[in-house]
Amino acid sequence: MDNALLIKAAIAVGVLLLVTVIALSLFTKKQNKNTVLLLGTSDAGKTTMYLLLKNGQLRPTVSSMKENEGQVTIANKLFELVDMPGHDRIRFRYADFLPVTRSIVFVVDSTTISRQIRPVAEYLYDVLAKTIVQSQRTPVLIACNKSDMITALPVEKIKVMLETEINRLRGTRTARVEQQESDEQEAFLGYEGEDFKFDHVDNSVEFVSCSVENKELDTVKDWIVSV
Ligand SMILES: Nc1nc2c(ncn2[C@@H]2O[C@H](COP(=O)(O)OP(=O)(O)OP(=O)(O)O)[C@@H](O)[C@H]2O)c(=O)[nH]1
Ligand SMILES: [Mg+2]
Repeated sequence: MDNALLIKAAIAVGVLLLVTVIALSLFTKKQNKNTVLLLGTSDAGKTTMYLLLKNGQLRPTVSSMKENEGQVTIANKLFELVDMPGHDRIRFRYADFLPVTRSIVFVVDSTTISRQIRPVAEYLYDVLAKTIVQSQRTPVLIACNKSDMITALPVEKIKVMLETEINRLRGTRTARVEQQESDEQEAFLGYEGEDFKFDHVDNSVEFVSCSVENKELDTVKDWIVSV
């Protein structure tokens, strides 16, 4: 065998080893990150959802002042579930969990979203614009809850409303960041010069409807195990 051939073979083996190491490290990283964050404004139904996923039962709740953390098994897979209070003075603490977060379920009350669009969009904006959420490509599910109520808006409508509101917020937030040189790690959302669309962000953002009250959570469970 001549030298040239030997060198080519050595390079091929080297490349193969490198690819294997990278693939393995990515795989283990994904395995280690098994925290699912339940976020959303107050009264969306996060704690009720948390308790249903954890115990399979519906329980009365009061507005949370502290996060709930526990293990849940969905489709034979174990997840660390964290239910963050929606209270606006506590909810920012969700950022502490982002390094170990596998996915985010952002719960929305489909019956009050018209009235609540500003605070809901602000919170969602905050989550999506976090540089760590973007760099880790954390998948986000918008769970449009309380679909059992006749006043619940359809998912497509909620999606458009949120896009429109985030688009509006983006203008003012960009101006604010430029003025204050904010130390918050915030990335620009979507494409500059184009109206905001969820399709424009790098991580996947999906929408489903669900009803914790009716124990209709398959859309949420399926998503959690699929990402
Ligand atoms: N109709 C209906 N009511 C629901 C549903 N899910 C939750 N609720 C009710 O919504 C209210 C608020 O639920 P919680 O789970 O406490 O809300 P939360 O998101 O944890 O609120 P905070 O802890 O304040 O952030 C409760 O009265 C629940 O019974 C649902 O699917 N349908
Ligand atoms: Mg709660």
